Amino acid sequence: MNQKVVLITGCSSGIGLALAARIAKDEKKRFMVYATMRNLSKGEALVEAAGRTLGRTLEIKQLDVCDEASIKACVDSLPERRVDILISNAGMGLIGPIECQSIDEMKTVMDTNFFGLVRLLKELLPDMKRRKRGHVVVISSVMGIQGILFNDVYAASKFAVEGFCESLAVQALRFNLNISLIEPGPVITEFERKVYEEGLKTDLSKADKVTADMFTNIYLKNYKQIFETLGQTPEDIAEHTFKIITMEDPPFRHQTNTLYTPMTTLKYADPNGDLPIDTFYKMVFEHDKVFNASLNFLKLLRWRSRKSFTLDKDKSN
Ligand SMILES: NC(=O)C1=CN([C@@H]2O[C@H](COP(=O)(O)OP(=O)(O)OC[C@H]3O[C@@H](n4cnc5c(N)ncnc54)[C@H](OP(=O)(O)O)[C@@H]3O)[C@@H](O)[C@H]2O)C=CC1
Ligand SMILES: CC1=C(/C=C/C(C)=C/C=C/C(C)=C/C=O)C(C)(C)CCC1
Repeated sequence: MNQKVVLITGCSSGIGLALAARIAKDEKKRFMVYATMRNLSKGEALVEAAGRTLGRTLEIKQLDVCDEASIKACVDSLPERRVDILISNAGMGLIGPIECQSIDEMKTVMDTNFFGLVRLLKELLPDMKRRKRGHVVVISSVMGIQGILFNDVYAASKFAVEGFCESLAVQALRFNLNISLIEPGPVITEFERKVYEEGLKTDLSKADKVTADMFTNIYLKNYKQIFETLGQTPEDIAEHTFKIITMEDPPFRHQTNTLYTPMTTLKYADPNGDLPIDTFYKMVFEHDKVFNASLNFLKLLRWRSRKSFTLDKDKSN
């Protein structure tokens, strides 16, 4: 059987975990998945999600995207070092005023989210070019095209990823290789919990009162609600990504959340760049009541659609 080899990073939780399980469970068994994580002792949840695919269409391997030697060792351990589809998913968030973040903290975000991808491609791209076969899929974010308040460094890391891939995509075409950026909006994973908890612990003493107040009473206060109303599940993102890897001619960019599209569209609608910035400003500072009412309305719609889904399921049982 001519199975495609898929290597995924960051599979201990969230999107990586859901993706690995989804691809390994392909009914037609078209893929052999190497699900990697930096710390193998965190593999229990993936073992459970993988079920009977473990040892068949899914294998777990160690890989730390910040460690070149661990990337090389992992790739060297694969049959013929072959990877047909690389899914670069490992990543981390960081929120808060930059005055309260150390340069080291910021470097860790860039090192993981941006240089992690660069390291993987330095190891895998030469082989893919030689074989003239390969698909590089990167879990970017809507923040790869549009910055969001208090996500300065995280958005910068995803912009870096997008600029890097956009530049590389032209060269890739010459070798028959594809690159695809998956751009989710908020997704309910460990990422959301970790970022929020770290955000709550931020030492705001280095920030002025207006900034500290904006972070605590606007950003953190609305954070949970944004994820509850707009948030997708990791399984949603896995399904979108699965479609992309099975396409004959995959797109370069793919946004997963239609509820978020109106915001990113503003970016493309105004070459001056003021439209999205003014809109975010008005939404946060001038129309906060409308903003909150819209979120509550979305929450109600979601609750109703979940309820009718449960009722439909009950009826069919
Ligand atoms: N959740 C969201 O709202 C969104 C997330 N994304 C992106 O999705 C991707 C996955 O995040 P998500 O599933 O949400 O979050 P999770 O925190 O659940 O997963 C992140 C994964 O990355 C791993 N990781 C972190 N650093 C490294 C490293 N140095 N080497 C290898 N693995 C590492 C983590 O491992 P460990 O358990 O060891 O820390 C974990 O497995 C990220 O790139 C993120 O930026 C994009 C849009 C929205
Ligand atoms: C909380 C909050 C906002 C939005 C936050 C969003 C949309 C976060 C998205 C996070 C993502 C996509 C992370 C991963 O890539 C607004 C609208 C600025 C208003 C102020 C409060």
